[in-house]
Amino acid sequence: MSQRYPEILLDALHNRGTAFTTSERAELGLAGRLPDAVLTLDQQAARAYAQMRNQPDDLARNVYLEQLHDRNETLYYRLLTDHLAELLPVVYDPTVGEAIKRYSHEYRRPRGVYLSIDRPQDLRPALADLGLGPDDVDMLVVTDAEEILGIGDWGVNGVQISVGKLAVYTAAAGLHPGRCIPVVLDVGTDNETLLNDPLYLGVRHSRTRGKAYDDFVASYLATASELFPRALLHFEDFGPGNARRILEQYNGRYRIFNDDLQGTGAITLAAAMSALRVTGVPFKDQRVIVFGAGTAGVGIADQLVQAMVRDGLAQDEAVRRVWLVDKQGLLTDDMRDLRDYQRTYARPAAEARQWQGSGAGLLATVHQVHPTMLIGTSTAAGAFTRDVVTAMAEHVARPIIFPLSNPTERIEAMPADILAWTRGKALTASGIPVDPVELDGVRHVIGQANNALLYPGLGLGILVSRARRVTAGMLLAASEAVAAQAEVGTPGASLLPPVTNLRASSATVAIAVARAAMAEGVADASPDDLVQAVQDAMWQPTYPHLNGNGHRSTS
Ligand SMILES: NC(=O)C1=CN([C@@H]2O[C@H](COP(=O)(O)OP(=O)(O)OC[C@H]3O[C@@H](n4cnc5c(N)ncnc54)[C@H](O)[C@@H]3O)[C@@H](O)[C@H]2O)C=CC1
Ligand SMILES: CC(=O)C(=O)O
Ligand SMILES: [Mg+2]
Repeated sequence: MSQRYPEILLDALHNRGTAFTTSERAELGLAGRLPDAVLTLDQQAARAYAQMRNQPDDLARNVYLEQLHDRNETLYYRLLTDHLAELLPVVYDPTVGEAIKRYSHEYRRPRGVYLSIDRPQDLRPALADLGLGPDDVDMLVVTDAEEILGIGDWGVNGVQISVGKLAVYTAAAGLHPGRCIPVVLDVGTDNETLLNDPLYLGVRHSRTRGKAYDDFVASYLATASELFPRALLHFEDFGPGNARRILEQYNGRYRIFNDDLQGTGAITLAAAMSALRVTGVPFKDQRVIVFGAGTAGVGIADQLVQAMVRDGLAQDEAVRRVWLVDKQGLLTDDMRDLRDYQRTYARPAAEARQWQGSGAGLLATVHQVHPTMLIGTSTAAGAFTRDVVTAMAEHVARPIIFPLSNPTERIEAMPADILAWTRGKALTASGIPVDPVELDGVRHVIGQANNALLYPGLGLGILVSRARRVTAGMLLAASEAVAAQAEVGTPGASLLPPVTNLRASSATVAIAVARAAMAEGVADASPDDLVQAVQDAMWQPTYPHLNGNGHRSTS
């Protein structure tokens, strides 16, 4: 123990600061190291909340909360769980985008594991020397930061997306913070601003690609799953070329989950299920335009196609009900620059030629297709213009419009505008949190179609069932469980459950996911009382009794 500053006060997982009791202080050698008063967790939380509120803006609040995170995790999570709807946008989307841009400048201390492509020999010791055994880890969130939210390549700064995603796992689904590891694969960056910034903290060269990159990812997967065989390997914000390729290559071998592809697909399917309960039009009769055919967009298209197939369509009939529009316009089969995963959905070139030539834009496609659903995963702010939205509303009574791009500066249209342009007819949900919209006497509550409303419960379900794989059936169970919690009976009702209720919602999702894992034979645990098992697995931000050595008697 350092005599100048006792170790326990530096150990955020165990530190209680002014809440250490007089006898604990004596036992731990803290006499004289803390002011005299002994506060309760409630009192500490009230003080920290007031300090947080006094910060001038959300970025400063984020920095304040991260410092608290580094000082006292119990108090940090107490604040987050008590004020989930208020603080999720501060520690996560959209403010986390700003925090990532500023990371190298606001840096205070390390959090997580930084794996440098220039030192592949360090990968194993970096994970092995954490002092965690094979049964001690439930979750690793890893990013290579090539496509952070919709703000692009942020190199090592992207570690904060792994930190933010894990904060949501703990706050929203009770994953134990000591059993979760944020990781960044620092493979370089193509962001010139970072490369020219003297304070940039990452590997200072362009992004490594090809075999060296692939070997690094393979080494990460093999090492992480060997050292922590129970952990879910969550992938976040990889670039479109790598995200799907890695998932497809390793899905059968490791317990791996791509949040942008699978999580976003599943939460959007949940929002769509709720919307169809309002319109009464089944999936097999939908016509879907996905604007922005990258990781998230095609992940969503895949989920919607599967829903149409479950509704009775053949696979190719379902695929023909989806139109992908990207930078080139409508994706058609004569285009040479399509990615593999886009090619499945490419329309016959002849179809678009009849309209206005290859690469018809979004508006032209809307005019021709008369879509029932329009999904935005493009990062193109404002792309759902009044013309686009009103053109869609001309042909369908209740257009379903989901502008899902994050953060706020990237959203395709604000829900308030979509509702105003369609005179309240649109059924909408957005990736960012937005306030309810009052229109013609109806209060429209906007559901947050962000994977954060689904992946925490999915992760908890995987943990409780010890599922070896993440299957399509488990993702579907998660979507259905989320959708079932939205009460869409009244005009203007949200298509998704509220963030205020996210902890309960995550528990419900976890039960559904665990049941699906058991039914599919991929679960290594089958608790008799699943409801209780899920409750027991959820960590609570409290100070448990300490044993004589200053350690928690329960964890
Ligand atoms: N709401 C949610 O839960 C989620 C939202 N997203 C958001 O979706 C957006 C895309 O994310 P990813 O799919 O991971 O990125 P990505 O880079 O894989 O895909 C983006 C796609 O949009 C296309 N695009 C870019 N500019 C365009 C334009 N002006 N017009 C048409 N297409 C354009 C790109 O060519 C690319 O195909 C981001 O803003 C991200 O925050 C992503 C995951 C989850
Ligand atoms: C929400 C999320 O995962 C994204 O925007 O990338
Ligand atoms: Mg993401």
